[in-house]
Amino acid sequence: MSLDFDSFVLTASTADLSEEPAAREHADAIEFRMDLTDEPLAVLEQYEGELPILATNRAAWEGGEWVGDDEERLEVLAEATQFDAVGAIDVELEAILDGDAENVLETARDRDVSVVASSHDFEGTPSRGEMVSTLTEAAKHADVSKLAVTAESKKDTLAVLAATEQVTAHGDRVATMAMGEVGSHTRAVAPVYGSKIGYAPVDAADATAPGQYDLETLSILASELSS
Ligand SMILES: O=C1C[C@@](O)(C(=O)O)C[C@@H](O)[C@@H]1O
Repeated sequence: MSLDFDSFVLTASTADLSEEPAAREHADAIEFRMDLTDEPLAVLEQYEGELPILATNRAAWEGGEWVGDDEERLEVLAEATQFDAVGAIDVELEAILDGDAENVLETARDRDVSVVASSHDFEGTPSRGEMVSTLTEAAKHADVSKLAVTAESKKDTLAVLAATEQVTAHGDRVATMAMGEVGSHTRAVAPVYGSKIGYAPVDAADATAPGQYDLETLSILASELSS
């Protein structure tokens, strides 16, 4: 199932693929957080859902929970691309720039699986110029460049939205959001400025990042604002 991100894709972000039927009503895809579950490849093999999957195997050094060797982490992510339901994978920009992701990127391209190159800032929000550079750099290596930052002020949220608009106007596909309470509204508003991916838990209690709306809420807000 392909995921091309030509228009906004709302993902139900989860470690539990059995949530797919509950997500179907509001989501366009599932973000499967492989790092948050045991035996993710076995789980993928048994997946019979309708929604395509964006597979993420987030490193501990990027805020995820994959414990163990990074080479193995990327290998497991590459193996996830063998399943038809996997339409996209998320690869950390840092791993790409370090040269560690060559195999997983090549495997994804061979199998026509889209790549999201992501980076996160859990401490704060860089300047608009720095965010534009990061997004532009990531776009050279992937179909979508994603940046999640932590907003501490409304000024920060405006900088994220401005960077989103600038890089989108330049012709790159981006996914952006400000984590944290102050940044919550950017999850609904960023798509207006071009952001192509939203992340939300089916149940608010299972959030995979700070400041996420639950899936139904983000679906309503994003579609009202973007229509
Ligand atoms: O990178 C992202 C974005 C995210 O961190 C968010 O802020 O919604 C949620 C993660 O599950 C996903 O992999």
